[in-house]
Amino acid sequence: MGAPDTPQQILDPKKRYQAGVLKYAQMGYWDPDYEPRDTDVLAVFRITPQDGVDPVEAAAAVAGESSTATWTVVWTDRLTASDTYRAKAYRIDPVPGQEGQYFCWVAYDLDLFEEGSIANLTASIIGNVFSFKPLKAARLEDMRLPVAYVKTFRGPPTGIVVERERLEKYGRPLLGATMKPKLGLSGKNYGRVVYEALRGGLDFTKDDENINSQPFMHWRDRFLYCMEGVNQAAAQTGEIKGHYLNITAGTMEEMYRRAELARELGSCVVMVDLIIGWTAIQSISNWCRDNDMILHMHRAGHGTYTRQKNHGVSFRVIAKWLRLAGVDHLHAGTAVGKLEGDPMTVQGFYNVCRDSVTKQDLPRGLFFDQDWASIKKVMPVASGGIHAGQMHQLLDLFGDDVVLQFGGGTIGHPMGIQAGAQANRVALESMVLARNEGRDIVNEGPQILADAAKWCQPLRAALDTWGDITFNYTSTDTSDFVPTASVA
Ligand SMILES: O=C(COP(=O)(O)O)[C@H](O)[C@H](O)COP(=O)(O)O
Ligand SMILES: [Mg+2]
Repeated sequence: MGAPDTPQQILDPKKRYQAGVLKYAQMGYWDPDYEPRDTDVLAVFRITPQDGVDPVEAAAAVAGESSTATWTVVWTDRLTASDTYRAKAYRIDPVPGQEGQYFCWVAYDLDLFEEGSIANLTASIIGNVFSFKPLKAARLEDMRLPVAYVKTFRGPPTGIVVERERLEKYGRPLLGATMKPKLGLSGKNYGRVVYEALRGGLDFTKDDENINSQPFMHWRDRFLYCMEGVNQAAAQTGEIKGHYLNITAGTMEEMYRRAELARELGSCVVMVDLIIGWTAIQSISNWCRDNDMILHMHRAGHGTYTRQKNHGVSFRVIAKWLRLAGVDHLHAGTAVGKLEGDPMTVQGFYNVCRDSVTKQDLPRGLFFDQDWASIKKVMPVASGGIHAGQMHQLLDLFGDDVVLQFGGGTIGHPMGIQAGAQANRVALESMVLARNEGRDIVNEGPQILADAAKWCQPLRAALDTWGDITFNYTSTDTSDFVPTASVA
């Protein structure tokens, strides 16, 4: 599509390489006849051209500025295989129901990217185009990474199957809790919260995104007291337990130092925040692979660029990059909790984490088939404002391969932290049993929980305290292809 006077690629070399300024489409960055090859990297951008800018020319500009182009003709193109290296915008569609917005598809030759480097991939794909003046806004909606490229990454160091084997936990979601308050506890008190939550029945506890090494609790204290809590709870329950020790720090050297102590103390898992950056993530992933450590990724900061639909990068793309970069756990949303997340959009993120081959699924925001080439699977983490009363919804939405994390929903329990953990464990096990017996947990869920609570006072108290708490706001990052209600 495009205006009838959309400029075409200039094929005569004399005209094409004459000094001066040409349209990006004239330079060859728009090719509606291009048929993407299996080895191409593909991207879909949502673009909002400035008023009066032809959408095709805008798409060509995105292809140009994310591959080889600059604003003017350069004769040095002729020293390269420029016809190959030039990315091609090959399709453009209006976004349903959003005037002035277009989806544009761009194909990139594999040779444009260094193997095994998310830093390099992102420097091209999101390097310049998001501040490009002819566009009011741009969002990277999805990518198809060819198998040839996927194979250059090592992926998750552990993966879902091996994680379950190490933990000896099968057939149900795992349960976790983020420590609260996030900041301020001393090491000893913090370790007590860890112990109580694990002793009460959780599989994991977790540092929060912003706890590193502050004056009230230096990192070594945190590690020592947390592992004391983990070991004590494991010994008393006979279950394998873990605490995600957040090793996020100011330098890579310091992160390695913290990771080494976590390993020496016998932790099975370490944690980093997304804000450490792609190169640091890939490095620590290699360390985890060498040290048999599960790598938990908290997506801290992502909302600054993933949430708004007209500008930024969709979280489904971030999830794809993180699976390649190599994380084992990834916060991927709850749909029912306190934080942003349209249910179908969130399910799309989960598919990216757990599929062997992700199928195109427009209602879930997935534009492409994606073959993961046997790269390991990432365990998604549902965390943020969830409680035991939502167990049926969580199990129905996400299935078994997920960590359900109740921070406030464990630690804020009126009968104490162990009781909070017990409530979650009993709610989970009753719901899994009911599902396995063939019951309709979506509709019967509240009754299943109420029945279980007859024999479990902590669950009764959890339902009484939080049963009616919902965060029923309209989602921002919703499907463009179906209207979806948010789940309360
Ligand atoms: O501290 C919490 C949740 O605490 P609580 O369980 O008390 O609400 C986490 O930082 C959020 O999971 C982040 O969000 P997301 O998982 O969406 O990245
Ligand atoms: Mg947090």
